Parts: sequence; C-alpha cells; structure tokens
Amino acid sequence: MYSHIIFDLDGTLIQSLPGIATALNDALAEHQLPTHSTDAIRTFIGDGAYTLCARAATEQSEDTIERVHQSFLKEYSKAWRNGTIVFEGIQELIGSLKSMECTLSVLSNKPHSFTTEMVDYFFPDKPFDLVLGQREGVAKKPDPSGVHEILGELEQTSNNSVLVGDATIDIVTARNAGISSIAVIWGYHGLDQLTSVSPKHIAKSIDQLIEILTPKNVPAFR
Ligand SMILES: O=C(O)COP(=O)(O)O
Repeated sequence: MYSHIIFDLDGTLIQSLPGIATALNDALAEHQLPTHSTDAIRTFIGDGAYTLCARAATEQSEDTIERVHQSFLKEYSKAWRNGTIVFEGIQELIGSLKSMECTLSVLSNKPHSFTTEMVDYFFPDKPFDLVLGQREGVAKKPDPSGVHEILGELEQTSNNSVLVGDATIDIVTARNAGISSIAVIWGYHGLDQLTSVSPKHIAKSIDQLIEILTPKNVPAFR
C-alpha cells in the first residue's frame, strides 16, 4: 500500500477544461488569432501555460506567443472559478486517505500561484501536505525535480510513493523520479495514449482508483 500519494491537478483532481478553454480563446481573440474547439484545447494541456499558448498560436512569433500567454494568465484569473469543478468522488477519496493518515501532495505544471489558489479554493480543509505548481527556474514535469523536492520536504521514500495522473507526462515523470504511477482515464489523455507509456496501474473509474489506493480490509472504505 502507498502511504504517500502525489496527485496531478488538471484532469486528475479537477475538471478544468472549460475555464482553460474560455481563457485561452479570449486571449487568442484579443490578439486577433483564430480560436479553437474545446476538444482541440484538451490536447494542448499538460505542459504548462506557455506551451498551451504556443500550441494554440501555432506559427506565431515568440513575442506574439508571449503576449497571448500574458493575456491568458489575466483571463484565467477571471475564468477558472466558473469553469472548474472537482471530479466526482475525489473529495471522498481524499477524505478517506487522510483518515488513513496517508501523506498527500500535489504536483502540477499549472503556474504555481494558480495551483495553490485553486487547491485552497476546492480543498479548503487543506488535506495536502505540500502543493507545488510550475515555478520560475524549476524544471517542470516530466523532469523529476518536483517529485524529488516533494519526497525530500515530506521525508518520504520512493518505495512508499505513487504519482496519480491523467497525462502521459505524469507517468513519464514518475518513471524519471523512480516512483510508481497510476494513470486515470477521466482526464485529458485517452486509454491508448496512457497505455503506451506503461503506467504501473490504470484506473478507469474512481472506484478502481480507490481499490488501488486503499486495501480492501480497511473498514473506513467498506
Ligand atoms: O496546466 C497544465 O498545463 C497542466 O497542469 P497539470 O500538471 O496539473 O495537469
């Protein structure tokens, strides 16, 4: 059983696609650039806000992409509250893991300020022992630095830790850091994509994630 669980944020704990899509399309429109369907935007998410904008504003200069990026950050600060929800069953799972005294953390490629603000907003009981988003000067996922920093800060070992994520980048990050991984399929990458990077476990539903993370004989879950 894993006693330390590192959660990805977007597409794993929260459904953030509508807020991201609104903010991105508003930012693109501000710069007279073509907008995208929500389905297309889903495929742009995962590598942080700048890369999101670079994928949306293809063939634009770096200066233009940076301007779209700045507009996106401004728009997203207004858009995320109305366009984001916690996936069904996640609050209960987090509560159960806390009652089992698991150590919990979040590692996201979303800008750090949004990551902490949104986690505080959606999880006001502060169940996470450490929350890290993308920070200036720190390599983002799939670099293992974030995982290593969390393990060090929380005095956890690679053996007892697992990273739960919805994107191939999360599974590759776990492998690069030498920890186990669980791919969940309710987020932004499909089963085939996730299978191609060989996660240790695959959860096709919140119930399957509960099965993997919590032993059957713990009364709190049954
Ligand atoms: O905002 C992103 O690009 C990705 O965020 P995530 O790492 O929480 O999935």
